[in-house]
Amino acid sequence: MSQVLSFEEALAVVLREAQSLTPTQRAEQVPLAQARGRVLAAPICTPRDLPPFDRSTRDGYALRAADMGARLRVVGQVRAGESWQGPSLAAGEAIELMTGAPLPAGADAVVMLEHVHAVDGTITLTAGREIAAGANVVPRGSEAHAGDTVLAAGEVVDAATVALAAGCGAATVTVFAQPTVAIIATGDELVELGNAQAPQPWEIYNSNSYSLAALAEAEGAIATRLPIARDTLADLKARLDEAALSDLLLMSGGVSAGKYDFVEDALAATGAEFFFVGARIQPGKPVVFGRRPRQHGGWQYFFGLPGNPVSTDVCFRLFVAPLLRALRGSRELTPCFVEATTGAAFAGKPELLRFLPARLEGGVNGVRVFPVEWQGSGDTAANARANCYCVVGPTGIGRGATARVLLR
Ligand SMILES: Nc1nc2c(c(=O)[nH]1)N[C@H]1C(S)=C(S)[C@@H](COP(=O)(O)OP(=O)(O)OC[C@H]3O[C@@H](n4cnc5c(N)ncnc54)[C@H](O)[C@@H]3O)O[C@H]1N2
Ligand code: MOO
Repeated sequence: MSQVLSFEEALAVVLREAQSLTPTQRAEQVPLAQARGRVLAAPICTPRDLPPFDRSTRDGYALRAADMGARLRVVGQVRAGESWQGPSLAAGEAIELMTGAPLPAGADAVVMLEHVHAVDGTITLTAGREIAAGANVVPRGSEAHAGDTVLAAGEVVDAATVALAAGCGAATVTVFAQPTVAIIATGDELVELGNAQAPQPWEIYNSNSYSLAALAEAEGAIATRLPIARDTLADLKARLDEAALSDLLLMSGGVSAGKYDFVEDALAATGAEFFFVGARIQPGKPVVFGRRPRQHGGWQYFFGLPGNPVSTDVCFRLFVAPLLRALRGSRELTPCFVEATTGAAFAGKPELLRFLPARLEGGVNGVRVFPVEWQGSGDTAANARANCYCVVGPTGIGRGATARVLLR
């Protein structure tokens, strides 16, 4: 099957392939401090209860809530990092304690120091205040019990998961190896950055290799930018050979209908199977997805991304990112869309689902999405002014309507 699909059909094909993948079965141990952005290959269990003791959440006094109507005698103090060594708290007693300190035996609540009158080693509750058993205390094991799995395999490590892993004492974690991505930009008009010679007026800097590497790295991959392939079958084949060992191959340019668009031919010559050769989207209509056999068995997935830089960007986010997430072992594959109210109208195009560069603006009282003026899918300046893509059907969207937005 190789055809032009709707967006939904094309995404379903990518997700089908992604879900059929076993992530790079390679796993490795890394120090927790280097794990951000990696995907857990093994679950993390907590070896002890969280919290490991009944923890005070306030600076104040530990007491028995039932006693609080009376004046209480302060019989000691506990700081965070200490544990009360005296006898169990008796009726009419209180113990001064700090945030993070363990609740002394016999106490069942903590009152904030701002909520008492402290006089001559005694405290009374401020008029109008009440205190219930359990107040300002997080009971031992209420967040997790010893032996519980607190983070499952497939979880992407972010700052919050780093905090949890560290809280469980995990100095190292087991993560999937990062997928490798080879990037080949094609086109006779392209020049590489950093050349001593200024480009001719009709030449274009190769920006797609750089944006694709940035996108792939943001998805946790190791990206390699191969040299530009010129618009000949021979050059393309040479580059394809260089890319053979990577987990994923990304090509940009050379996939539309032009006389020198040889990417599909070059891929076909390496035994490629095409899942689709276009999607009814704009930008990005000529996008290609398939796989080709590896020399020693198995397949290498590839995308042929349209050369226009905004098309490259959109197609990466819609189709490449889900596959890359599967390769890196993540369980959350699908692109994230949110809903927002349009601040202005967006124009549609017959038979196409558009992903138009847009700005999401707003705050706690709601967000609105505005179109970014652009000169079409080659307009990197407009794309850089955008912070999302607004999804626009063939008939367009009026102002004040609800639209779907692809976050980036
Ligand atoms: N007759 C038709 N013409 C075009 C069609 C079509 O269906 N029929 N589709 C158009 C659409 S949509 C797109 S998108 C482009 C895609 O074309 P290609 O993927 O073949 O890309 P190129 O022709 O090689 O380049 C298009 C454009 O992008 C610039 N480019 C290419 N590579 C890079 C790069 N690495 N960095 C920066 N800019 C790049 C290139 O110079 C061109 O301006 O085809 C339409 N045409
Ligand atoms: O992907 Mo093309 O216009 O849709 O640039």
